[in-house]
Amino acid sequence: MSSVYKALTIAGSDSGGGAGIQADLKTFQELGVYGMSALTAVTVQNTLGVQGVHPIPPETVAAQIASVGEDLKPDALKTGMLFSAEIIEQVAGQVSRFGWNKLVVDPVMIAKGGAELLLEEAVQALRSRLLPLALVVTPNLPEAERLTGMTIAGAEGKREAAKRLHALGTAYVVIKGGHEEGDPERSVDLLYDGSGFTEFAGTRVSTPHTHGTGCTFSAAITAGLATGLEVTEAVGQARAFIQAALEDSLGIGNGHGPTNHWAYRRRQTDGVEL
Ligand SMILES: Nc1ncnc2c1ncn2[C@@H]1O[C@H](COP(=O)(O)OP(=O)(O)O)[C@@H](O)[C@H]1O
Ligand SMILES: Cc1ncc(COP(=O)(O)OP(=O)(O)O)c(N)n1
Repeated sequence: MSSVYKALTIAGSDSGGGAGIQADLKTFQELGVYGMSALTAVTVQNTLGVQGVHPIPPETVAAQIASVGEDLKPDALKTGMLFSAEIIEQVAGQVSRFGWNKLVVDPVMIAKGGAELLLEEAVQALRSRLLPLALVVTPNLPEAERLTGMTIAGAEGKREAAKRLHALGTAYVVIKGGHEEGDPERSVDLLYDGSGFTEFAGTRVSTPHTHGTGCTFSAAITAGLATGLEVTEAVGQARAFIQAALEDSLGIGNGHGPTNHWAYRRRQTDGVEL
């Protein structure tokens, strides 16, 4: 029998299914990885926005991670919405305890509609407790600004922010380009490995259906790492995955709909170049 690859997501639930745990598990599945989860919060959410946020007790978050770690042993893991410093503390404790080194941190802070998914006072815990344990961190532009305390302007600004994030202890930094207003044609994600930069560019898709892009992208990187890809390969695969998911979006809901998690595998099956 071939190897079974396993990945764990530590994140919040999105009842609408486009972001959070639901997006992560769908992405793992599509990339051939068995998915496991530790829930940090229940959000009441659809394509129109977030109507409620209900955090899980920090000890319950830790217990879920410990339960998975003691038995199923993930090959890679990611974090998404963590909500509070207390939850971050528990997550960091469990990651250290198990010695997991293929950790992807998606520093989720604010949902598209403006809902707070990370408390203001928890940003420092993310910087000091979790980023030093991460192999990869994947901030969007506002998150990178918040984590570095700098205003990011243009390509040079992205490079400087990536260097500052790397200095916090994360081996690979990916600054995502979805929020970049300067380039109407392309969305460019910048990878920094401590010595050099690699750009991953995709055609910018004009669509309102962008809900959960960050979750899906970081879950695809995690799945790639779980199957043994190097970080650069995993980011390249994730870029192709999110491009397909945006281009073939489902068009459901009355607001910002989800991306299409089937699109990448369907393109592979159809022999479309990715
Ligand atoms: N309109 C778009 N067209 C093409 N790629 C996009 C678009 N919006 C986001 N992406 C890609 O989706 C991923 C998530 O980016 P971003 O939207 O910046 O993150 P977040 O969802 O965390 O705000 C990145 O790979 C980014 O390049
Ligand atoms: C439960 C939950 N987790 C994370 C997010 C944010 O997801 P993201 O991929 O950044 O997408 P948008 O919210 O920006 O559409 C979320 N909304 N809910």
